[in-house]
Amino acid sequence: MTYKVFIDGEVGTTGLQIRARLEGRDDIRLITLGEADRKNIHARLAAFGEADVGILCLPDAAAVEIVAALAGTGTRVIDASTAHRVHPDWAFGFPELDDALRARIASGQFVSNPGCYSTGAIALLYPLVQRGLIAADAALSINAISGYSGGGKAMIAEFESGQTDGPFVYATDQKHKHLPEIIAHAGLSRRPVFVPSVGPYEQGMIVQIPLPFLEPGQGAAIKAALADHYTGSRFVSVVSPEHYGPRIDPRRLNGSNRMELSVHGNPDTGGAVLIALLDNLGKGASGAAVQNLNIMLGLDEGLGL
Ligand SMILES: NC(=O)C1=CN([C@@H]2O[C@H](COP(=O)(O)OP(=O)(O)OC[C@H]3O[C@@H](n4cnc5c(N)ncnc54)[C@H](OP(=O)(O)O)[C@@H]3O)[C@@H](O)[C@H]2O)C=CC1
Ligand SMILES: CC(=O)N[C@@H](CCC(=O)OP(=O)(O)O)C(=O)O
Repeated sequence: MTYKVFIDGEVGTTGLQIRARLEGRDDIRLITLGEADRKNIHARLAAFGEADVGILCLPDAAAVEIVAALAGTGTRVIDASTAHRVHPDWAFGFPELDDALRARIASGQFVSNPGCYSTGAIALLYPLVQRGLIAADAALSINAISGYSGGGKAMIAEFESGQTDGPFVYATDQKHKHLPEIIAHAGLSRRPVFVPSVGPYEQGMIVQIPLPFLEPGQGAAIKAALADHYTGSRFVSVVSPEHYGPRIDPRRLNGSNRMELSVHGNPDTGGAVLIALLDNLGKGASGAAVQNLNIMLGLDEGLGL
């Protein structure tokens, strides 16, 4: 069986990466529009009409606009943008969080891909909040570093033209677009402080969550809970600090759909830092979209990944 897929925004950063992951597959036929038609609403609607699944790799406003235009058509959609991640009609595309969510993705018409930082933060927090190891109202901070590709074509051009040479910290006003989905899907009742940054390299991400309130010896229970939650998971694994050595390079999983979670700290003094390492363009974007596509089509979720 061959499934037809249309990527709306296929020449953008995320779109190109999804296309690269699907191109070589003989169970997928990509519907593509030429340069002249790629922003033509009639051509795009016709492509969605033909597709088994459409994938939106568009800025938020363009994603909202095309979803409105598709209303009532029954087209199945994966949205890579931020627009629908806390919308009740959309399944949050993070199948590793729980089986009910995986089933919702499999049967759903609308699936929203998580944001890159959110993928790391939610992966760490959800199992721990669910098991009562971190209180939903704990005072948390989330710190992160991303490669500049996380900012899409515009930021890539800034770095590659020499206009910016980075690094920089940003979104310190606590209005980052990922905060609502982190709060909703990690199950938090108190707003965390989120401090992302961009490094002068293209791709790769680390998300860190310090736990200064952890008592001596409690880190082992945190690690065990994460390991239990992700047992059998194909793409999310829990590793020991020794796996990295003294320096952790955010680029080490580039090109893959994998994410590593780890718990670091001194068991004698208490306090710890949770770390998620992923490719912002892999498990943080296009890899996750392909994984969700496979699940929606009832295929092996690791195909092409
Ligand atoms: N980069 C990343 O790490 C991640 C990005 N995302 C999300 O994915 C989405 C795409 O991001 P990204 O690929 O980085 O962005 P880019 O800016 O690289 O690509 C967006 C693409 O959408 C096209 N586009 C814009 N408006 C329209 C329209 N009305 N009709 C058709 N095409 C349109 C753009 O065209 P043109 O080329 O002419 O500008 C561009 O090719 C965003 O919502 C982003 O938030 C999600 C996870 C990670
Ligand atoms: C470095 C950088 O600018 N990153 C982007 C997030 C990229 C991403 O994954 O977010 P979406 O999926 O929500 O687009 C930002 O902070 O806005």
